[in-house]
Amino acid sequence: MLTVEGLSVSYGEKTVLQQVGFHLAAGQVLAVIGPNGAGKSTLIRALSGVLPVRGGAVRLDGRDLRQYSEVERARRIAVVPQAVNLPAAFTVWETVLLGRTPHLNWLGQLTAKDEDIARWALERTDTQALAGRPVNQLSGGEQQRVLLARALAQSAPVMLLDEPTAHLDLQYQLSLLELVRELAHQEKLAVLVALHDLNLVSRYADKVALLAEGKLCALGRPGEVLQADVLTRAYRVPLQVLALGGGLPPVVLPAG
Ligand SMILES: Nc1ncnc2c1ncn2[C@@H]1O[C@H](COP(=O)(O)OP(=O)(O)OP(=O)(O)O)[C@@H](O)[C@H]1O
Repeated sequence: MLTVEGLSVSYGEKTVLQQVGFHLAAGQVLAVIGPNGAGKSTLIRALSGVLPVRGGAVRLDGRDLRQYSEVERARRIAVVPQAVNLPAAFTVWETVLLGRTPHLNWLGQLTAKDEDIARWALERTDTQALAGRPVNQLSGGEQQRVLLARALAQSAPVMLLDEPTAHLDLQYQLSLLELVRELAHQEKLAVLVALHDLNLVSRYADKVALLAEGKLCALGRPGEVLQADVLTRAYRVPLQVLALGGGLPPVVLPAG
Protein backbone atom coordinates (compact mmCIF):
# COMPACT_ATOMS: atom_id res chain seq x y z
CA MET A 1 0.00 0.00 0.00
CA LEU A 2 2.68 2.52 1.08
CA THR A 3 6.18 2.09 -0.26
CA VAL A 4 9.06 4.29 0.84
CA GLU A 5 12.16 4.21 -1.35
CA GLY A 6 15.47 5.91 -0.51
CA LEU A 7 13.61 8.70 1.28
CA SER A 8 15.62 11.75 2.31
CA VAL A 9 14.07 14.77 4.04
CA SER A 10 15.66 18.05 5.14
CA TYR A 11 14.79 21.12 7.15
CA GLY A 12 16.69 23.80 5.21
CA GLU A 13 20.29 22.63 4.98
CA LYS A 14 19.88 20.03 7.70
CA THR A 15 19.21 16.51 6.39
CA VAL A 16 17.10 14.68 8.94
CA LEU A 17 16.18 11.46 7.11
CA GLN A 18 18.61 9.66 4.84
CA GLN A 19 17.87 6.82 2.43
CA VAL A 20 14.98 5.37 4.41
CA GLY A 21 13.13 2.51 2.73
CA PHE A 22 10.35 0.08 3.76
CA HIS A 23 6.97 -1.20 2.71
CA LEU A 24 3.79 -0.85 4.74
CA ALA A 25 1.12 -3.34 3.71
CA ALA A 26 -2.63 -3.25 4.28
CA GLY A 27 -3.55 -5.13 7.44
CA GLN A 28 -0.21 -4.42 9.10
CA VAL A 29 0.95 -2.40 12.12
CA LEU A 30 4.45 -1.00 11.59
CA ALA A 31 5.99 0.56 14.71
CA VAL A 32 8.68 3.20 14.17
CA ILE A 33 11.03 3.41 17.13
CA GLY A 34 14.24 5.26 17.89
CA PRO A 35 15.77 7.78 20.28
CA ASN A 36 14.64 11.41 20.58
CA GLY A 37 15.48 13.34 17.43
CA ALA A 38 15.89 10.16 15.34
CA GLY A 39 13.39 11.44 12.77
CA LYS A 40 10.16 9.59 13.63
CA SER A 41 7.88 12.66 13.50
CA THR A 42 9.69 13.91 10.41
CA LEU A 43 9.00 10.58 8.71
CA ILE A 44 5.29 10.87 9.55
CA ARG A 45 5.21 14.45 8.22
CA ALA A 46 6.88 13.37 4.99
CA LEU A 47 4.54 10.40 4.54
CA SER A 48 1.50 12.60 5.08
CA GLY A 49 2.76 15.02 2.42
CA VAL A 50 3.27 17.95 4.81
CA LEU A 51 7.06 18.00 4.31
CA PRO A 52 8.62 17.87 0.86
CA VAL A 53 10.56 14.78 -0.15
CA ARG A 54 14.14 15.81 -0.92
CA GLY A 55 15.31 12.51 -2.32
CA GLY A 56 13.71 9.18 -3.10
CA ALA A 57 9.97 8.64 -3.24
CA VAL A 58 6.86 7.71 -1.31
CA ARG A 59 4.38 5.65 -3.31
CA LEU A 60 0.78 5.10 -2.31
CA ASP A 61 -0.81 2.22 -4.21
CA GLY A 62 2.03 2.46 -6.71
CA ARG A 63 1.54 6.18 -7.44
CA ASP A 64 3.97 8.89 -6.28
CA LEU A 65 2.47 10.77 -3.32
CA ARG A 66 3.35 14.07 -5.02
CA GLN A 67 0.84 13.28 -7.76
CA TYR A 68 -2.08 13.21 -5.34
CA SER A 69 -4.07 16.38 -4.67
CA GLU A 70 -4.48 17.43 -1.05
CA VAL A 71 -8.05 16.09 -0.91
CA GLU A 72 -7.08 12.79 -2.56
CA ARG A 73 -4.32 12.43 0.01
CA ALA A 74 -6.64 13.23 2.91
CA ARG A 75 -9.08 10.55 1.74
CA ARG A 76 -6.31 7.98 1.87
CA ILE A 77 -4.04 9.01 4.75
CA ALA A 78 -5.25 9.96 8.23
CA VAL A 79 -2.79 11.37 10.75
CA VAL A 80 -2.93 11.45 14.53
CA PRO A 81 -0.31 14.10 15.30
CA GLN A 82 1.79 14.45 18.44
CA ALA A 83 0.21 16.84 21.01
CA VAL A 84 -1.49 19.65 19.08
CA ASN A 85 -3.42 22.65 20.33
CA LEU A 86 -7.00 21.83 19.49
CA PRO A 87 -9.11 24.86 18.55
CA ALA A 88 -11.01 26.33 21.50
CA ALA A 89 -14.11 27.10 19.48
CA PHE A 90 -14.96 23.45 18.70
CA THR A 91 -16.73 20.77 20.67
CA VAL A 92 -15.56 17.16 20.54
CA TRP A 93 -18.44 16.29 18.18
CA GLU A 94 -17.51 19.13 15.78
CA THR A 95 -13.84 18.13 15.94
CA VAL A 96 -14.60 14.53 15.03
CA LEU A 97 -16.88 15.66 12.20
CA LEU A 98 -13.91 17.62 10.80
CA GLY A 99 -12.48 14.21 9.94
CA ARG A 100 -15.22 13.94 7.29
CA THR A 101 -14.03 17.11 5.49
CA PRO A 102 -12.28 15.31 2.58
CA HIS A 103 -15.50 13.41 1.84
CA LEU A 104 -17.95 16.33 1.75
CA ASN A 105 -19.76 17.14 -1.49
CA TRP A 106 -19.09 20.36 -3.39
CA LEU A 107 -21.65 22.19 -1.24
CA GLY A 108 -19.65 21.17 1.85
CA GLN A 109 -22.71 19.57 3.44
CA LEU A 110 -22.61 16.81 6.03
CA THR A 111 -24.92 13.87 5.40
CA ALA A 112 -26.51 11.36 7.79
CA LYS A 113 -23.76 8.92 6.71
CA ASP A 114 -21.06 11.38 7.81
CA GLU A 115 -22.75 11.69 11.20
CA ASP A 116 -23.09 7.90 11.54
CA ILE A 117 -19.38 7.48 10.85
CA ALA A 118 -18.49 10.21 13.38
CA ARG A 119 -20.70 8.52 15.99
CA TRP A 120 -18.98 5.19 15.27
CA ALA A 121 -15.58 6.88 15.72
CA LEU A 122 -16.67 8.30 19.09
CA GLU A 123 -17.85 4.86 20.19
CA ARG A 124 -14.66 3.08 19.10
CA THR A 125 -12.54 5.55 21.08
CA ASP A 126 -14.86 5.64 24.10
CA THR A 127 -15.37 9.40 23.76
CA GLN A 128 -19.19 9.57 23.35
CA ALA A 129 -19.57 11.05 26.83
CA LEU A 130 -17.28 13.93 25.83
CA ALA A 131 -19.19 14.85 22.64
CA GLY A 132 -20.59 18.18 23.88
CA ARG A 133 -17.40 19.37 25.63
CA PRO A 134 -15.10 22.07 24.20
CA VAL A 135 -11.96 20.25 23.08
CA ASN A 136 -9.56 22.69 24.70
CA GLN A 137 -10.99 21.83 28.14
CA LEU A 138 -10.15 18.12 27.91
CA SER A 139 -7.27 16.36 29.62
CA GLY A 140 -4.26 15.39 27.49
CA GLY A 141 -5.39 11.77 27.34
CA GLU A 142 -8.97 12.70 26.40
CA GLN A 143 -7.66 14.98 23.64
CA GLN A 144 -5.50 12.15 22.35
CA ARG A 145 -8.52 9.87 22.04
CA VAL A 146 -10.50 12.61 20.29
CA LEU A 147 -7.66 13.02 17.78
CA LEU A 148 -7.84 9.30 17.12
CA ALA A 149 -11.63 9.55 16.69
CA ARG A 150 -11.16 12.39 14.16
CA ALA A 151 -8.67 10.25 12.25
CA LEU A 152 -11.05 7.25 12.30
CA ALA A 153 -13.85 9.45 10.97
CA GLN A 154 -11.63 10.19 7.96
CA SER A 155 -12.18 6.59 6.73
CA ALA A 156 -8.69 6.47 5.23
CA PRO A 157 -6.97 3.14 4.44
CA VAL A 158 -3.63 4.42 5.81
CA MET A 159 -3.25 5.74 9.35
CA LEU A 160 -0.14 7.43 10.73
CA LEU A 161 0.06 7.93 14.49
CA ASP A 162 2.75 9.96 16.22
CA GLU A 163 3.23 8.71 19.78
CA PRO A 164 -0.50 8.25 20.35
CA THR A 165 -0.04 6.81 23.83
CA ALA A 166 1.98 9.76 25.18
CA HIS A 167 -0.70 11.15 27.51
CA LEU A 168 -2.67 8.00 28.15
CA ASP A 169 -2.93 6.00 31.35
CA LEU A 170 -2.14 2.28 31.19
CA GLN A 171 -5.71 1.22 30.51
CA TYR A 172 -6.07 3.58 27.54
CA GLN A 173 -2.56 2.83 26.22
CA LEU A 174 -3.56 -0.80 25.94
CA SER A 175 -7.07 -0.17 24.62
CA LEU A 176 -5.86 2.35 22.02
CA LEU A 177 -3.24 -0.04 20.69
CA GLU A 178 -5.71 -2.96 20.81
CA LEU A 179 -8.07 -0.84 18.71
CA VAL A 180 -5.30 0.16 16.30
CA ARG A 181 -4.29 -3.47 15.83
CA GLU A 182 -7.91 -4.52 15.38
CA LEU A 183 -8.44 -1.84 12.71
CA ALA A 184 -5.32 -3.01 10.91
CA HIS A 185 -6.08 -6.72 11.05
CA GLN A 186 -9.87 -6.66 10.62
CA GLU A 187 -10.48 -3.56 8.48
CA LYS A 188 -7.19 -4.00 6.61
CA LEU A 189 -5.85 -0.55 7.40
CA ALA A 190 -2.14 0.07 6.93
CA VAL A 191 -0.96 1.56 10.23
CA LEU A 192 2.34 3.24 11.01
CA VAL A 193 2.80 4.24 14.62
CA ALA A 194 5.74 6.02 16.26
CA LEU A 195 6.17 4.63 19.76
CA HIS A 196 8.66 4.98 22.60
CA ASP A 197 7.53 2.11 24.79
CA LEU A 198 9.39 -0.91 23.44
CA ASN A 199 7.27 -3.32 25.44
CA LEU A 200 4.12 -2.01 23.77
CA VAL A 201 5.93 -2.34 20.45
CA SER A 202 6.74 -5.97 21.14
CA ARG A 203 3.11 -6.61 22.02
CA TYR A 204 1.28 -4.78 19.23
CA ALA A 205 3.52 -4.35 16.19
CA ASP A 206 3.67 -6.76 13.26
CA LYS A 207 6.83 -5.11 11.98
CA VAL A 208 9.33 -2.65 13.49
CA ALA A 209 11.50 0.03 11.89
CA LEU A 210 14.33 1.34 14.07
CA LEU A 211 15.57 4.83 13.23
CA ALA A 212 18.70 6.45 14.65
CA GLU A 213 20.16 9.75 13.46
CA GLY A 214 17.83 9.72 10.49
CA LYS A 215 18.87 6.32 9.19
CA LEU A 216 17.01 3.04 9.20
CA CYS A 217 19.14 0.77 11.42
CA ALA A 218 16.88 -2.26 11.52
CA LEU A 219 13.64 -3.43 9.96
CA GLY A 220 11.84 -6.66 10.67
CA ARG A 221 9.54 -8.54 13.00
CA PRO A 222 9.57 -7.38 16.66
CA GLY A 223 11.66 -10.38 17.72
CA GLU A 224 14.26 -9.55 15.06
CA VAL A 225 14.58 -5.82 15.84
CA LEU A 226 14.13 -5.91 19.62
CA GLN A 227 17.54 -7.46 20.22
CA ALA A 228 19.74 -6.21 23.04
CA ASP A 229 22.75 -5.42 20.82
CA VAL A 230 20.68 -3.64 18.16
CA LEU A 231 18.83 -1.51 20.73
CA THR A 232 21.90 -0.78 22.81
CA ARG A 233 23.71 0.60 19.74
CA ALA A 234 20.76 2.78 18.70
CA TYR A 235 19.76 4.09 22.15
CA ARG A 236 23.33 4.26 23.51
CA VAL A 237 22.29 2.77 26.80
CA PRO A 238 22.86 -0.84 27.83
CA LEU A 239 19.61 -2.75 27.45
CA GLN A 240 18.61 -6.34 27.94
CA VAL A 241 15.73 -8.17 26.37
CA LEU A 242 13.93 -10.79 28.39
CA ALA A 243 12.29 -13.46 26.30
CA LEU A 244 9.45 -14.70 28.47
CA GLY A 245 8.58 -17.70 26.34
CA GLY A 246 5.14 -19.28 26.07
CA GLY A 247 4.22 -16.93 23.23
CA LEU A 248 4.59 -13.84 25.44
CA PRO A 249 6.36 -10.80 23.97
CA PRO A 250 9.87 -9.94 25.14
CA VAL A 251 10.37 -7.23 27.75
CA VAL A 252 13.08 -4.60 27.27
CA LEU A 253 14.90 -3.44 30.42
CA PRO A 254 18.01 -1.39 31.23
CA ALA A 255 20.86 -3.84 31.80
CA GLY A 256 22.57 -4.15 35.17
N1 LIG B 1 10.84 22.33 11.99
C1 LIG B 1 12.10 21.92 12.17
N2 LIG B 1 13.15 22.65 11.75
C2 LIG B 1 14.43 22.24 11.91
N3 LIG B 1 14.77 21.06 12.48
C3 LIG B 1 13.76 20.29 12.92
C4 LIG B 1 12.39 20.67 12.78
N4 LIG B 1 11.62 19.68 13.32
C5 LIG B 1 12.47 18.74 13.76
N5 LIG B 1 13.76 19.11 13.53
C6 LIG B 1 14.96 18.32 13.84
O1 LIG B 1 14.91 17.11 13.10
C7 LIG B 1 15.42 16.03 13.87
C8 LIG B 1 14.36 14.93 13.94
O2 LIG B 1 13.25 15.43 14.68
P1 LIG B 1 11.93 14.58 14.87
O3 LIG B 1 10.94 15.44 15.58
O4 LIG B 1 11.54 13.99 13.58
O5 LIG B 1 12.47 13.42 15.82
P2 LIG B 1 11.67 12.30 16.64
O6 LIG B 1 12.36 11.01 16.38
O7 LIG B 1 10.23 12.39 16.35
O8 LIG B 1 11.98 12.76 18.13
P3 LIG B 1 11.13 12.62 19.50
O9 LIG B 1 11.26 11.18 19.92
O10 LIG B 1 11.90 13.51 20.42
O11 LIG B 1 9.74 13.06 19.26
C9 LIG B 1 15.79 16.60 15.23
O12 LIG B 1 17.19 16.85 15.22
C10 LIG B 1 15.02 17.90 15.30
O13 LIG B 1 15.71 18.85 16.08
